[in-house]
Amino acid sequence: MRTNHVPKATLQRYPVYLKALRRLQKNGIKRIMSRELSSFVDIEPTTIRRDFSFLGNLGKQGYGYDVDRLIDIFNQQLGVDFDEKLILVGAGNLGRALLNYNKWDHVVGEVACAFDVDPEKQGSQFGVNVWSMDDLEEKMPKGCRIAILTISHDVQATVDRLVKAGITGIVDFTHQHFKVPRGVVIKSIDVVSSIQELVFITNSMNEPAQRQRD
Ligand SMILES: NC(=O)c1ccc[n+]([C@@H]2O[C@H](COP(=O)([O-])OP(=O)(O)OC[C@H]3O[C@@H](n4cnc5c(N)ncnc54)[C@H](O)[C@@H]3O)[C@@H](O)[C@H]2O)c1
Repeated sequence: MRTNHVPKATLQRYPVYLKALRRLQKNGIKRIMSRELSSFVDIEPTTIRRDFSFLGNLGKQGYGYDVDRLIDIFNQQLGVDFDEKLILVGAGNLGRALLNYNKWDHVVGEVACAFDVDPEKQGSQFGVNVWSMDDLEEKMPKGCRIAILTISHDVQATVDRLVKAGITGIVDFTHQHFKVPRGVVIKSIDVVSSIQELVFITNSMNEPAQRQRD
């Protein structure tokens, strides 16, 4: 596919189709008509057919689209790896909430297993194995690159160990400052700073009205 010939709006819809197709595949659906897919993605069947036509001659009249084949093509064209095996470190309140959610498998992979220092947290949590930190290097899935960090203690030492074990991307929930070597990327998620940001934006939006009242 030469993406420079595909309309931008079509390119933006491809991940939407892919997500729906992955779900259908998980439910054992082998083929689908554009009008059936339409009800999953809320996009007109004619638009779907036109969008898919950029990928080649994929559908057959009266048969529809082969779900596995479409997914393969989307995977190739979009360069997305849906089999990314993530790990989660720290199966406390926040960590368990994320394990319970574990629905990233339709889009970015899944949490393959988790780790915690506390024996009480180890075992199966929402269908995901939580191992002792002692077993980190042994139990980490092969080729695992991304860790979700929801721990409360020894953050720097834990990060150092994760990096040594091959982690190159960290989704960090800890609020704590830590360092990583070049080539390792941190994506921090912090509800507190999001709220602060919202308060700031909301205040500045209301400022003229406030001034008028003063
Ligand atoms: N980003 C946010 O918006 C946000 C919101 C709430 C909490 N937090 C932070 O997330 C973290 C987890 O919060 P929580 O409420 O789930 O805490 P929690 O105490 O319930 O859970 C922490 C878990 O991590 C484990 N743990 C601690 N240190 C560890 C280590 N070095 N290695 C492995 N396991 C370890 C503990 O045994 C525990 O099970 C904290 O750092 C908290 O400050 C962030």
